[in-house]
Amino acid sequence: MTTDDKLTIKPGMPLRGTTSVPGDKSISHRAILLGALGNGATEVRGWLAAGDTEATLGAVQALGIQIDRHDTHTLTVHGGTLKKPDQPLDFVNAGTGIRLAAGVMAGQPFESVLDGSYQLRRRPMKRITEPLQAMGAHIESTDGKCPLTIKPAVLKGVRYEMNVASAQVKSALLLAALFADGPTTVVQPGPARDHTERMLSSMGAQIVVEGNDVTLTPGAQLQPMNLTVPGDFSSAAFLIVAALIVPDSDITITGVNLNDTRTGLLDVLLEMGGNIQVTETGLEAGEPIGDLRVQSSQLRGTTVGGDMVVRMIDEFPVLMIAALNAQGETLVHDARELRVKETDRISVMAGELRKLGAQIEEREDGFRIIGQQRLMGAVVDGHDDHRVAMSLAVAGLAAAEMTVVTDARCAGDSFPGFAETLVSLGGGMLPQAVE
Ligand SMILES: O=C(O)C1=C[C@@H](OP(=O)(O)O)[C@@H](O)[C@H](O)C1
Ligand SMILES: C=C(OP(=O)(O)O)C(=O)O
Repeated sequence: MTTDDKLTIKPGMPLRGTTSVPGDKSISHRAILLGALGNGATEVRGWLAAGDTEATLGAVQALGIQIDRHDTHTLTVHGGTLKKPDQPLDFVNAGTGIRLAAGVMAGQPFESVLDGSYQLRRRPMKRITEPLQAMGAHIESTDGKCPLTIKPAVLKGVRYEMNVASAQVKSALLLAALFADGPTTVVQPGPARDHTERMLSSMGAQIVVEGNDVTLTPGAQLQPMNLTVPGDFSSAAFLIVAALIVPDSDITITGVNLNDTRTGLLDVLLEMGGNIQVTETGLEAGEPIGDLRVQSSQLRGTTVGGDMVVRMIDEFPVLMIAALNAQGETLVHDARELRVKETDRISVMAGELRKLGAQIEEREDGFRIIGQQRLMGAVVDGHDDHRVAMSLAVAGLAAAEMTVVTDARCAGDSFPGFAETLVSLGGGMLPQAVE
């Protein structure tokens, strides 16, 4: 491991000033995958150039789609007919990339193999293969894990009641539905992020949303998009919690996606007493965006469960840090999905935070934290999981001594420039360890 794999955090330095965050990861994956299906050139600005999204971009290029990179964040996707790839498509660590692509590949007239890293090979794929098979897809896998071999098949429209609230499952089915012989209705148990619906609708797809039911009727020719990707709320989340817990902080984050299906953490932090001012500034890529001013606050514990969970599914690792700094009890339930992300985020976070002296009660579907715990400094492991590495770094900002997060290069899977952004706000973060 080189020193680049480490983040060294000096605690207690207030965060002040104005910044933005990189483009939304979910929308950046979709801009490539959906752009590839459009009838012409999709123009994308503010694209997130990060580990996960670069993997999707590479896979779509391997399917014969021309993508012109004008600069790191600006590109043109020349949509059209997909071609049989010469080798397995490698989605590296990106669950979103592989699951959404599986929906597209199920409808193609050629065989493809979808694969990824050791981490992705551990994650459950039956949640997409079973409903896609119910549509008639021909998918082979071992024990419901990738690699997935997807063969040509005739797809039929179905009504599918999802048993897990997941935007990836919903999106895989809606994308396969584009190639089916009749309408498909996906019934969600809760309001999972709706970027696929918004983007397909902007491309002219026949898509109707009624409560938690989404129906896609195939047949419309998809038009190319022209979009600017808004800032990723899930990246802003680390800065928000950092500013709340480090005394004397006062930051503004501009141009953040405020889609209600993504901002559960905002509601929870406001409920916890966080001083956060939200100013909506308009629409970008069909999504509401705005600026967030965040000032240090004395937080109070809270309870999170039910429909709130899917609205903040990627933010629980950093919620743990807020909870450790809050007065009283924070209780999270209905969040067992955290156990099948890049890592088991309940157990990995609890284990690493214990190294910092934290007391956390792990529960099968969540956790319980009694707050206002002053953490000490320690060497902790990011476990090659970007949300874990960045959450541990935020914990270090409010600890009593220096913290080193190892295996932290993965921050670049979703938030390239994370350390530099914190440094630009005055946070005590060095991108490299002091040896
Ligand atoms: O559709 C998406 O872009 C995502 C959906 C979520 O996964 P699930 O669908 O598994 O909840 C989330 O955790 C992931 O980071 C991005
Ligand atoms: C779980 C995540 O992403 P994915 O499922 O795309 O790997 C995440 O970004 O936290």
